[in-house]
Amino acid sequence: MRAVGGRSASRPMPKRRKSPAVPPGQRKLTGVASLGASAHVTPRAGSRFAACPICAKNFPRHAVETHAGGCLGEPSPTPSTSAPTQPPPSNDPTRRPAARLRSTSGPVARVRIGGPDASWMPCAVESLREMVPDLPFVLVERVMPPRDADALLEDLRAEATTWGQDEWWIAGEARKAPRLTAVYEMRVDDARAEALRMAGLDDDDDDAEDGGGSERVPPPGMRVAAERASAAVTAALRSVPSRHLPDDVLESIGDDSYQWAPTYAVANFYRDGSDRVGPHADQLTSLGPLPAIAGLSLGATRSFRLRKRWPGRPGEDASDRSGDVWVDVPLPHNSLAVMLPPCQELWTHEIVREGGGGAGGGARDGKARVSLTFRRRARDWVDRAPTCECGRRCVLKTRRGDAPAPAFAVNTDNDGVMDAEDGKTPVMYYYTCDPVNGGKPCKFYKPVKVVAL
Ligand SMILES: O=C(O)CCC(=O)C(=O)O
Ligand SMILES: [Fe+2]
Repeated sequence: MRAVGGRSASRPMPKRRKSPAVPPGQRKLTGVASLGASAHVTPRAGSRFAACPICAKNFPRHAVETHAGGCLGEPSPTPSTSAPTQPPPSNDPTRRPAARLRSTSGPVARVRIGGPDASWMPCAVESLREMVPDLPFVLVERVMPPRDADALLEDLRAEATTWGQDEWWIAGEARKAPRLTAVYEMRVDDARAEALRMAGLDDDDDDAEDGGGSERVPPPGMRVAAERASAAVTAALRSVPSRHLPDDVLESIGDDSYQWAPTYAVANFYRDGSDRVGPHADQLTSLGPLPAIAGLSLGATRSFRLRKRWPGRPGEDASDRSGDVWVDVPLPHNSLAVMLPPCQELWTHEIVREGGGGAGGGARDGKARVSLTFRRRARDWVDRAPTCECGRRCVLKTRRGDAPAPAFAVNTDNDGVMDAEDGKTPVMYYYTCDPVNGGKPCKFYKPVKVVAL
């Protein structure tokens, strides 16, 4: 990762070149060869028609989603000895996504490109990165042996009765999180874990972070889950462009023996469909920049929504929503949602409230869901966090690097100014005071660096 600016490197921001490619209100899907080079899935503002992402024909906007769902539901042609009633399979690339969608047996995601007036387009989960080429996300289904996943759900549901409800300071008020949370330490070996569990103790060699409180000793099934997460993340990281990899991964990923391994897990218990987590990017205090995070889902299927954090440019017309990208992915029981770098920097994620839209829904084990988000502590970043004015450990966050500093930040210039290379987004890392369960934060603000991602 290359730092390209920072507090001491304030320079005037060059005027951004306007991209001439697509008329306002339309979004060209570059890299989506299967849709054809000129396929636009969002109609011009005011246009009554939109193209189906599957067959590429135009339909009235209100009908395109229903139609695309029908394209999706077409049965796959079965081999037959009688004369074919269907035309032979086409080599036309615009037909390829339909084939992928028809052949999928897994969950169906949906994508919306453009503002709220744009249509949601159904998409097989395995084809998401064709629809949204820069999506830093992978879903792995049936990640654990089924019985192990079921047993782990049982164990964690029993433990979840003792998990805490964190309190955050939001918009000037203390608010209880609408879910229960705990942190599990993954570095303890099985023997020590067993001894601690027998004694009813938590691990005291802890950093008490991210969910607050002390770190718990994982039940045995969590070890299997962590191994599966390790394998999935290691494989997925090999597909990430090197400029999006953190320094430690970049140095070692060339070795065949490289293994990403989680050091802790943040567990969430969603008691029913109204429990949720709103749009956020995870704090980076313990993870450092450009982390991978792998979330195992157990129990009810819930909808995971990814949104581009900064679809427009600072100072540009806020009503132009053509750059909005929303992706809803149903997370079934025993699936692993891998957020790859730079997901925390450039996207938000959330668990959508049931009844609040979203792809998927459906219930298993009532509406209760447990997630285990496996993470890797970056030691050098853990040690770097400064203390704020009220004496607490600061948290590391990101913001758009070419936008003004946050309103609460005092005594600062617009220190995010930098040269943004074409097609990249400047991202500022900064420390601030944002305690969990700690009451009102102070106004501490300390920029760390700006990078172009
Ligand atoms: O429950 C999930 O899958 C997501 C949880 C999450 O975003 C978090 O713990 O930061
Ligand atoms: Fe999160």
